[in-house]
Amino acid sequence: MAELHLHIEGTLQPELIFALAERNGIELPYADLDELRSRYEFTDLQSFLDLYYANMAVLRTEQDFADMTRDYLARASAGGVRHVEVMMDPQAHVSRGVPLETCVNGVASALATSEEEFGVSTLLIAAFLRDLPEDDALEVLEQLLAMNAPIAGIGLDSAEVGNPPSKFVRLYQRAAEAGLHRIAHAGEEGPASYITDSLDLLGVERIDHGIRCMEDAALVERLANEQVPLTVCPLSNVRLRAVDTLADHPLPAMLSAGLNVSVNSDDPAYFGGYVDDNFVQLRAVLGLTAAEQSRLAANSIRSSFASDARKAELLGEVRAWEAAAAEA
Ligand SMILES: Nc1ncnc2[nH]cnc12
Ligand SMILES: [Zn+2]
Repeated sequence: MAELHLHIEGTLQPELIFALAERNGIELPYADLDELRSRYEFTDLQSFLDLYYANMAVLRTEQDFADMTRDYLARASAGGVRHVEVMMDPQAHVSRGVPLETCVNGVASALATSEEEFGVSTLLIAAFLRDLPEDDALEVLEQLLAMNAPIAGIGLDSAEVGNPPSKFVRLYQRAAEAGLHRIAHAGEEGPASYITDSLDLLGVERIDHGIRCMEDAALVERLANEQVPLTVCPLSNVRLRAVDTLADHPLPAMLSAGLNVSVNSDDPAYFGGYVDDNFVQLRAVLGLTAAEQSRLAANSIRSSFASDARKAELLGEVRAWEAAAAEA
């Protein structure tokens, strides 16, 4: 399976936060792990983002970014992930004085050895913060291009409501000119119209989340016809109160509607689980079947930006897994 919706800064585990704070001589506003963990009760996207950005203060050196990334790759590999498209938020680091090279090179150095070390192929996606001005994003994108950063694409994340896709038309035009893949968060907390506008105004190839498409039947029909990939994150949606409980999650309805959905972890250190944990809970709570699980895995591979050869290899593994599940 491939993981297509993963924020590397959202893999920063409480233990690593304390270890990096110690290594970098940073005083944390929490006395211990329990106090930090007690903050992981979110009421909406913004309440999570506040803690997510605050905790990034411990990331200072290339080594810090590399250690965080290696920890994620090891854990994802153990959970069955074979290809990952990692988003990072460069503006969240540059704005607090960390050089762009430091964060990009740190993450990229760990990604570069991932296939050999963990059997996980990787791509890096620079995500831009939609609550900041478009010019800020454009400036960072130009810097990434000038330094020949190893990025395969761009994304759009952070506070969605009030920061519509129409704000970032020039950014996405520039990324298209530069030959980059384009994805965007849409329809997580924001309305279904943000999904339509991400497709039509930004030319995105994939939508992150997209669950609110279910409020617009015509949009569902379009997404099904065009097989637009939607990277759904069930545990994230529960933790950020986009849905009330996992039992209420629209994933089964999305599958029934013929949508091209995959299952992803988003920010696994904050939302109670990695992609395999999402599947465990989907099986337990929603009765997700082995056939549905292999369809979701195949969708994730087909919707990735991996090479055709790598996709063929990974789809072969899904078919082998299906055959073994059918025998069991
Ligand atoms: N789920 C999410 N939505 C928007 N921005 C994010 N940044 C990290 N996780 C995010
Ligand atoms: Zn996300």
